[in-house]
Amino acid sequence: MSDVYIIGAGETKYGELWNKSLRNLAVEAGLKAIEDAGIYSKDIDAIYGANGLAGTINEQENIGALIADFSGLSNEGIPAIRIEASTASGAAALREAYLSIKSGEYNVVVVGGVEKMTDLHGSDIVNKMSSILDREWEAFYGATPASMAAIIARKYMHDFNVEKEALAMIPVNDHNNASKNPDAQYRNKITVEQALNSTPVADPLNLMDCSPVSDGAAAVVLASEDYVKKNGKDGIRILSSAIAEDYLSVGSRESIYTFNSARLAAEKAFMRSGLKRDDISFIELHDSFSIYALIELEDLGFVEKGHAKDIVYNDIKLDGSLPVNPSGGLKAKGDPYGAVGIGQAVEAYIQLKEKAGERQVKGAKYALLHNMAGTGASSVVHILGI
Ligand SMILES: CC(=O)SCCNC(=O)CCNC(=O)[C@H](O)C(C)(C)COP(=O)(O)OP(=O)(O)OC[C@H]1O[C@@H](n2cnc3c(N)ncnc32)[C@H](O)[C@@H]1OP(=O)(O)O
Repeated sequence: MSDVYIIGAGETKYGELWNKSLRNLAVEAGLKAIEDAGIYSKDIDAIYGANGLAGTINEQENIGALIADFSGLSNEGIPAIRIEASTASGAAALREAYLSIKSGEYNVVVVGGVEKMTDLHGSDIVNKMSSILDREWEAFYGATPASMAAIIARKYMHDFNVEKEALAMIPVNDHNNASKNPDAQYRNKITVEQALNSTPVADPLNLMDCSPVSDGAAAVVLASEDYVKKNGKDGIRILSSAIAEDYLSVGSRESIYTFNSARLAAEKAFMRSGLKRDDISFIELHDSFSIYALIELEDLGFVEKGHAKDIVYNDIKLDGSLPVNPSGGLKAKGDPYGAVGIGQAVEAYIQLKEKAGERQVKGAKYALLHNMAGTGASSVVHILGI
């Protein structure tokens, strides 16, 4: 089976982007990636477009056709398909594109993710965002993503004696890294005190524990080994791709602070890549809420359950032993649902090609990307390398 490479990447700035529509964002990121890869429309075998909420927020379905149309590719007969897997839509689409090349069906695939969330505000957007939960057993009773994360945080902090300060280290690190990322939504550095004293959202989580509502798009171009060799392309390799599911509703799970989906997907991804945790140069984590970063570090196998508090103060920094979210993460780079997983791949591409400037992880060789749906209902893990 062919190895699969990322040969081009591009993204929009993330944030509250009033002057850009869903289609503007998708096309901007897609064309940047195509230009970066140095390919032409005749080279493209398929397009995958990841999106979580356009049907509910923007009343726009058929995202694949929309992207192909507005990129000027629809009259070329190129298949263009939308992939929806909630907040993990991006990595799920990346995985489908990867498999389509692995299978031998395609040689070059453009895969992008887009979300336009700030068209709605207040309780309207919170209600739509809550569609990532189990609507019947969670959201109908008033649960929101933030309140579910808060319940998980309370139990975790109680059982493992974790102070709020340990949670605050996640946004402090994210904002610090995002200050070096021109595409990030929030580029201001914050202190631990600012994080701890920010507006309460769902106790014990404050504003700085929460990812924002974001617009944005990201895209990468994948190519087969054969195409890379024949065309002299320079890319990074996708060493493994894995996905796993857990119960959708948190109450059905064995433990509310264990993301089994992350654990299983990471196990598969490491087995397939032949790498060990120690080989990983940096991680992009799905830290939509600070508490999730701690839990994910444990369930992805980097530290024992209950011990993430031991590594969040220093190791996760850009120059630490396990840099986390050099991009700024969901907290500070932003959380445009369908774009997140692809945006993580864009960061890995930039880092592994040593083009990350001020936020470069020195000597980066291997990256682990974790994109998660809902409160851990599914996880997609990719390991990439040079
Ligand atoms: C698996 C998953 O991915 S689950 C993730 C699901 N995502 C979510 O649930 C999103 C969670 N976040 C939110 O709902 C919102 O960001 C909230 C509730 C925390 C804040 O929203 P609001 O109170 O409506 O904030 P509003 O948009 O009015 O902005 C008020 C100010 O706070 C800032 N702000 C809003 N959210 C954030 C944030 N997360 N971090 C930092 N600053 C923020 C705004 O920029 C604005 O600043 P300004 O006054 O200087 O212009």
